[in-house]
Amino acid sequence: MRKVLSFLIPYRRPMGIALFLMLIELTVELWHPLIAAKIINEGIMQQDLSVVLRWGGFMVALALIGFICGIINSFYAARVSQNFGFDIRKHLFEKIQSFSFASFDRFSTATLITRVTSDVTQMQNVVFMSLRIMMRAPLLVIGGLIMALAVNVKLGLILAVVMPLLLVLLIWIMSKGFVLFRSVQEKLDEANSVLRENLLGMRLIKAFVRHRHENKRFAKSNEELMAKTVAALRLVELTIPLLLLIMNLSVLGILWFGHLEVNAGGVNVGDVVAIVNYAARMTGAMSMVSMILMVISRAKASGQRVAEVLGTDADITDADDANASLSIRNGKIAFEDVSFRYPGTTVPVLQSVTFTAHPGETVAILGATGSGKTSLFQLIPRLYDVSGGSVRIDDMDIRTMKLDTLRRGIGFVPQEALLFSGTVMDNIKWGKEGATTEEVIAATRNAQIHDTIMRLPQQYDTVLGQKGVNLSGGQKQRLSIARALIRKPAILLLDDSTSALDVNTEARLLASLQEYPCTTLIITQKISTALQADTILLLEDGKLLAQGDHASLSQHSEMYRRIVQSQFGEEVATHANTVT
Ligand SMILES: Nc1ncnc2c1ncn2[C@@H]1O[C@H](COP(=O)(O)OP(=O)(O)OP(=O)(O)O)[C@@H](O)[C@H]1O
Repeated sequence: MRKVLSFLIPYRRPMGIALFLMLIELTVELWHPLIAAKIINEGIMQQDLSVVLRWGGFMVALALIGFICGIINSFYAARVSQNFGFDIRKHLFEKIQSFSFASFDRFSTATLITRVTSDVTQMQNVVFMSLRIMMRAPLLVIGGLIMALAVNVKLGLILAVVMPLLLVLLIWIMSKGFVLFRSVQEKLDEANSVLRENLLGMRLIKAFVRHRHENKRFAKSNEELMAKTVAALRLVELTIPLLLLIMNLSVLGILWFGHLEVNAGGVNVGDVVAIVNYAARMTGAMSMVSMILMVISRAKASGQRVAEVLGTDADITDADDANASLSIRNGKIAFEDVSFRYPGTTVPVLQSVTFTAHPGETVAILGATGSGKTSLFQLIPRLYDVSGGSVRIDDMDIRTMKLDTLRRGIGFVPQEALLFSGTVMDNIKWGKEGATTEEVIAATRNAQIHDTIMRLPQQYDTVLGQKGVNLSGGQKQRLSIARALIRKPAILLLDDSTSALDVNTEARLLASLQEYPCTTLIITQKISTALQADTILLLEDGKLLAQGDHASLSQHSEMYRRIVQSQFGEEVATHANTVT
C-alpha cells in the first residue's frame, strides 16, 4: 500500500497548495456562525442596522474568498488525482509487460483489466476527495466542536459527547465496508471474465447456439455482482440516515437546554443560534466523513489489489552476472537433461530431455496432445525457466545471456496466430521496428502470403479487424510466420503454425525456409511436415521417446511407425482432395 501511496510524492507541491486553500475555505466556514451570532446579538437584538450591514458585508466577502479558494482547490485536486491515476496505470501496464508466464498464470486477464481500470479509478476518487473534502470534513468537525465549546461550554458539551460516539460507529461501518467492497471488486472481475470470454468466443457461441446458456452464465455473474454491491451500498445507505437522526436529536437537545439557559439569562439567543449552526455544519461534515470512509474502504480494497500486481516480482530476469556481450550467432540449441514443471504444480511435464539441434538444421517435434511440445518451446526464449538441467544456445547456458538479447535472436510463432488491430504492413513490421518495405515483401513472399495480400482490397494497407478477424486461419498463420521471418532470427520456433495450410502451400513454405540461415524447430502433428526435417523428436508424456531422421525412426521406433501408418492413409486422401 505504501508503494501505491508513493505515487503521490511527485505531486507534493500541488497537494500542498490544494490543502492550504482547503484550510482557508475551512477557516471561512468556521467563522461564519460567529459573525451570524454577532449580527443577531449586536445588530438584530439591539436594532443596530450599521452592525448588520458591516458584518453582513464582511460575511459576503468571506463567502467570496471561500468560493474562490474552493474552485482553485478543485482544480488542483482534479489535476493531482488524474496524474496519480495516470502514473499508476502506466506503472501497472509496464509491470504487466514484464510479467513472466508464471505471473500470468496467477492473475487472470479479467482481473488485470479490472485492476488497471476500475481499481485505479477508486483510488483516484479517494485522492480527489482527500484534497477536496477529506481533510476539511474532520477538521470542520473538530473546529466546529472547539468553537461551539468556546461559545458556550454547557451547550457545546452535548456535541462533545455525541461526536466520539458517532466516530466509533463510522469506524465500525468502515471495517465492514472494506470486506464488502473487496468482494464487489472480485465479483466485478468475474463478470468481466464472463463478458470477455463471450466477446472472444462469439462465433463459437452462435455456431453452437449456446447464447441461452451464455446469457444465463452472464446473468448469474451479474446478479452476484449486483447482490454484493447492494449489500455494500445498503451499509452506506444506512449510515447517513442514522447519522442524521443522532445529530438532529443533539440539535433538539441544544435547543431544549438553550431555551432553558436563555430564560435563565445564562446565554444569548445569538449564541444558541451559533451552536445550532455549528451542529448543522458538523452534521454535514459527518455525513461527508461517512461517505469518505466508504470511499476509503473501497479504495483500500482496490489499493491492495493494485499493490499485489505492482509487488509481483518479475521471476524471470537477467542474472546478476548476465553477459551483455553474448548473443545468438549460429543458433545451435542443446537441451541437456532438461526437466520442467509449471510453477505451483508438482507434476513434471518434461523429464530428462536431451537433444541437440545443429545450426541451420530443421527439427520437427512430434507427439500426442499434452505430451509437452509447447512447454519445451517455451523454455527456449525463457518464457519459463527449466526446473532441472539446462538449455544451451551456441554452447552458452541461456540464463547467462541478457533476456532481451536472447529473445531478439528468436522468431517465435505461437500455436494461435495472434494479430493486432492495424494494417497488414503494421502487423508484419511489428516483428522488426523500422523494417523497410522490401524486407516486409521478402518475408511475406517466403511465408507464402504475398500473393494473398496483393489480392486484399487495400493490399498491405488493408486494415485488419480485432485479432485479424477478416482473415482465414491459414492466412493468419502465414502472416505471423512473416512477422517472425522479418527479424531474420537465428532460431525459428513454429508451434504447429502450419496446421491450417494445405499440403502444397506448406511444402512451398518449408522449402523457402531452407533459404533462411536459421535453426528451425517445428511442432507438428503431420508426418508430411516432419518428413522435411533433418531430425525428428518423438515426445510422449514429457519424455523424449526417440530421435533421429525418418529412416532411422522408421527402423527403430515402433511408435513412429504406427504414427506414419495411421497418417499416410489420411494424407493421401487429403492430397487427393487438394488436387481435385
Ligand atoms: N500454464 C500451465 N500451467 C500448468 N500446467 C500446464 C500449463 N500449460 C500446460 N500445462 C500442462 O502441461 C502439459 C503439456 O502441455 P503442452 O501444452 O506443452 O502440450 P503440447 O504437447 O504442446 O499439447 P498440444 O499438442 O495439445 O498443444 C499438459 O499436461 C498441460 O496440462
